[in-house]
Amino acid sequence: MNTSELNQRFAIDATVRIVDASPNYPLIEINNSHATASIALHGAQVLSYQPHGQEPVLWVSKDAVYAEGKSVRGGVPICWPWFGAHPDADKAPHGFVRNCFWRLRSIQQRADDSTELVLFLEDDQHSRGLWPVPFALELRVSVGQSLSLSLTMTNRATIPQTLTAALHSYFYVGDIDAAVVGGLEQVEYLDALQEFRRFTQVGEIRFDAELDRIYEQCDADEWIEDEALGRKICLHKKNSQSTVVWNPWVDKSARMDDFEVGGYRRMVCVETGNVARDAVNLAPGMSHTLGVDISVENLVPASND
Ligand SMILES: O=P(O)(O)OC[C@H]1O[C@@H](O)[C@H](O)[C@@H](O)[C@@H]1O
Repeated sequence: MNTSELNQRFAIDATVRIVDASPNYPLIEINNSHATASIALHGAQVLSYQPHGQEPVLWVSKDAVYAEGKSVRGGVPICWPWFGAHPDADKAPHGFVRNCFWRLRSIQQRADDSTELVLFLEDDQHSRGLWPVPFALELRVSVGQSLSLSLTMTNRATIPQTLTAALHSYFYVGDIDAAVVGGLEQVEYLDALQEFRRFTQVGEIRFDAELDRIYEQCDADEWIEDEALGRKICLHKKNSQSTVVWNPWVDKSARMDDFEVGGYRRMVCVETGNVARDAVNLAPGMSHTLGVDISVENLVPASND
């Protein structure tokens, strides 16, 4: 469907409209009484969420590419059915569903004026060439006082499947030097920069160099405290046992064509997932839902007394 057909079917008065971010690249734009948001059909990728009166919650690179087959650098790409590198070197990292167009099932206004949309993807000839497994995926997005994402995966094959997945969220921060990730204290992690050796997190996470870690067996709430913007981004995970924390810092970001110069100072990825030891085993016909609620709280300024 092109944008005019999508608008005829799904637009809602002043609240929801569909535009093209680039030719034939539909973007659903939402503006309700809580927030603005945008979601691309490509990859079912949430690209922005901004509660009224707040700075953007998600980061998107100014050099991001909006074209079929490449995930936008920023927002919330969906990594599925594998996270990270695939053992077959010719298979793209982070799976293939972030690199193709999904379809829109519904958009609805809720009684509390939040907006809920459902996107879906099923196996087809193209996907079976990349991964020969029948599946159904559904992403439910709710834009309200919080941003809520639920990814339901269904195994339509006749044999069990082992799946790894992540909602690869890029968060916007005022200044990485003053940003701290909390909620992962005492959790074991695999350090991707040290041959995936296992360590235990001591204290909160601060950033002064490249950092790339898979935290395992952690399902508690997490947060990003951002002193520069005077706010805290709160993450409430659902059915997620792993969290990936990533900042590419100077050299790695410079090697990525779509990563704006200096952008690493304004972002941090805290990715809700089930990765490594936390892979999900799905029996034939079974479904699993991975989700996260993202909300923002203002920090109380320290008093001078
Ligand atoms: O460039 P990509 O494929 O989007 O991946 C970005 C990053 O994604 C993170 O989740 C990984 O931990 C990093 O190792 C990786 O570099």
